[in-house]
Amino acid sequence: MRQLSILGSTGSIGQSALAVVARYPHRFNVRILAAANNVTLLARQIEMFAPDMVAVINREKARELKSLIPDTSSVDVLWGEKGYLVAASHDMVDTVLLAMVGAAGLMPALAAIDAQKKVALANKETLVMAGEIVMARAAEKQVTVYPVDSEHSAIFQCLEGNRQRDLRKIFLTASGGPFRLIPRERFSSLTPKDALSHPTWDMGAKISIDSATLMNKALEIIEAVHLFKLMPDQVEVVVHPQSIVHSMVGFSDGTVMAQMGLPDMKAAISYALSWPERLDLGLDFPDFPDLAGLFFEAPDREKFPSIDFAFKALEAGGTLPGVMNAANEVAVDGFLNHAIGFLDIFHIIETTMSAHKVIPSPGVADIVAADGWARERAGAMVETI
Ligand SMILES: NC(=O)C1=CN([C@@H]2O[C@H](COP(=O)(O)OP(=O)(O)OC[C@H]3O[C@@H](n4cnc5c(N)ncnc54)[C@H](OP(=O)(O)O)[C@@H]3O)[C@@H](O)[C@H]2O)C=CC1
Ligand SMILES: CC(=O)[C@@H](O)[C@H](O)COP(=O)(O)O
Ligand SMILES: [Mn+2]
Repeated sequence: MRQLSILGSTGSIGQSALAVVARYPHRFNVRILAAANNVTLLARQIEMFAPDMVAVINREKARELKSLIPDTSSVDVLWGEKGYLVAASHDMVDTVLLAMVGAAGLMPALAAIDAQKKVALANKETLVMAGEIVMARAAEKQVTVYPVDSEHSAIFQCLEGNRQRDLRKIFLTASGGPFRLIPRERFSSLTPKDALSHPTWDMGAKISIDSATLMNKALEIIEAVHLFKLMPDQVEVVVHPQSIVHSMVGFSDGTVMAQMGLPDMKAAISYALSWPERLDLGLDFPDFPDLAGLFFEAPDREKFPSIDFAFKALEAGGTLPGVMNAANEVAVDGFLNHAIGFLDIFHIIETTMSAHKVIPSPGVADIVAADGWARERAGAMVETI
């Protein structure tokens, strides 16, 4: 029986994970849940899954949560960064699903690795900020990081039974987002509502905007380089609007292996939690004759400069990928709050990256400081636009 901690339980990944868990109550025991602000949903999750401990963003939310659960409840309510660190590393759990959004995921991820938990990683921002440190720490602690991100789960699955040294390149598929067919001239008038309607996946707000700008693919390029120990030129982004092929691996003999399935994150989540077993999730296969073709095209890198940002960040290394990530988080927030336009997102990321003095081979403290610097710099741009 897996003893689970789920950080980000109220989010899109967290809720899908709990749907998997609810199907398999004799395999998974939910011991800890962590959320940020959505205490109403967290209270329902407490009622349903009876965890021993929960963590929320601050003391006020902890108080609010306590007012929503019965006085007789024995659940321990923690809060703040310390609460998340405990949630990620407590002795009562053996497996941690890291499904918080954004840079806040980094320290809990390191805490889970240090505590030698089985780590199912959805939070890609962690690897963008500190991929070298995180993967080195995982190797040192003999911790396997099971990817949850659909593309990386696909690559992980295609690599199974193959030798890493036979891998020549990976083809990272991208849906192209909701604006694939919209001319760039119309980008300045696009609204958060337009950007939130992803063509194939149902996801949280931040990653949905990242898909619309292709910053999601930028983050995923860096995530893949660290997870699979690749050189940047071994990663090729291929636009595949149907989101049936979740990514592909090309081997030295010219063979390409692809992993396919309907776009539903429950498959990747459950594989990360139950590897090497595959659970029956009641999911259908794609109806191949009905698909009217799967197609692939090169991304338009002029319309979407994000992929170039990723390769630039990888080339410079050090603190630049984390700065790219932080500038993106601030810009996405500004866009969602109607403070800036869609095109400003690219401008803010590019300008913040160009202004950054890269620290090579940074430690965690340098990365956190660079993240703070980038947030201030990007935040000032949001204010003045
Ligand atoms: N959704 C998807 O299909 C996929 C997501 N991912 C990645 O998984 C992660 C989660 O994505 P998704 O589920 O879509 O996001 P959501 O926005 O749906 O959920 C985010 C979760 O994180 C919590 N949270 C937000 N901010 C903080 C914070 N500062 N500290 C602690 N917890 C916080 C939220 O709490 P609350 O709601 O209570 O405020 C919520 O539980 C992201 O890194 C994303 O890139 C990767 C592949 C696919
Ligand atoms: C489900 C998942 O893994 C997302 O990261 C998805 O890939 C987003 O779709 P895009 O390909 O549009 O970025
Ligand atoms: Mn993905």
